[in-house]
Amino acid sequence: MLPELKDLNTLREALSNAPGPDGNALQGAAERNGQLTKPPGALGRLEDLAIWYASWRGDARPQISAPQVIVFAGNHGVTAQGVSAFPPEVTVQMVMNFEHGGAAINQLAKAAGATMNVHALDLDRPTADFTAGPAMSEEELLEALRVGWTAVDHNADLLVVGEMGIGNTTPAAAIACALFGGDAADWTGRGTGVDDAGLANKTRVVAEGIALHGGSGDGLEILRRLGGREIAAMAGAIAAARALRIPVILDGFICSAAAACLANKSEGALDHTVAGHQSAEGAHAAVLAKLGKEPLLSLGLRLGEGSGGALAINILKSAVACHSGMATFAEAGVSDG
Ligand SMILES: O=C(O)c1ccc[n+]([C@@H]2O[C@H](COP(=O)([O-])O)[C@@H](O)[C@H]2O)c1
Ligand SMILES: Cc1cc2nc[nH]c2cc1C
Repeated sequence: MLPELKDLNTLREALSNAPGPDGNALQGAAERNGQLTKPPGALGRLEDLAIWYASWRGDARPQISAPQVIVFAGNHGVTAQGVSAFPPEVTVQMVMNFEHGGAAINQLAKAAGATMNVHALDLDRPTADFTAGPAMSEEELLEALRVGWTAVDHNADLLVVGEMGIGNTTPAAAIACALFGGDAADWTGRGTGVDDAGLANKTRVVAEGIALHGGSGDGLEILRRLGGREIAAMAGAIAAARALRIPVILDGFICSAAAACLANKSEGALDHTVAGHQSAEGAHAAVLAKLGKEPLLSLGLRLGEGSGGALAINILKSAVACHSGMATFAEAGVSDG
């Protein structure tokens, strides 16, 4: 069902030929929503969410029974510039923690009834420092995109993509700055918790990256020059989900930057996604505003790993449970006013 990602053009074509929502399912779900035993609009955004989900699944009365969480991990040459409060060894150590079930995302995926897969991308071969040259070659970008493209379970009915990568709020900030403009300081935040001097250094690093690579309007080229393997893998998975009509819940700042690289590839390229939450990372709200996404949750999380996305699975499941499980006014014998 999915083409093999032979080259970047295959991805570009898949994105421009991507399927849209199913108009019949959308109409059927909207009609059903209007007949359910509640005052019109009383379930607020849950109603829109259920109708959106139904339209992407092509089913006016859908279920969510197979959510998948995928965590991608990558390492970053730019950590040599002292941009994180933690050392890069933590990336591989956290991958072990994911595999042993000890991380926050293991608990959150389990609580949401989701399966969880972890993909570590060449952790012993960090990307190049983007202040000196492109982070990845075209072949490296393609390999990372492919990991995400092939990681999506075709039988999943909901996808959350998350990441682990010490230093990756720096490439995410650089991507946002290259895509959306403004100053490096507008997009740079504290990540794992750098102090004021660390934030100033990180802002300088992002500015240097933009000075060297900025100006390209192509999201995939920005991803290659300024991104990272786990960021590219998330983009690959989000694109695959679109082709498979699997709705996606976005996670935090880094995940949103990955998605943003696809946003200008075709009209409505991210219409199959919702923002799971607004992270505490300074510029996440601005990225979501640029993407036109209203976050479902805002709990002060700044963890990554797919944590905010996994939490939001519960919201979407609840929305769909109401939509598909509630009685209509006629069925329940309730006067519809
Ligand atoms: O998801 C977010 O919004 C988020 C915000 C801040 C930090 N993180 C996580 O922290 C790591 C990156 O932070 P840093 O300071 O090393 O760039 C990486 O593993 C992310 O998963 C994630
Ligand atoms: C311990 C730790 C766990 C993480 N999970 C995602 N990013 C992280 C960064 C650190 C430092």
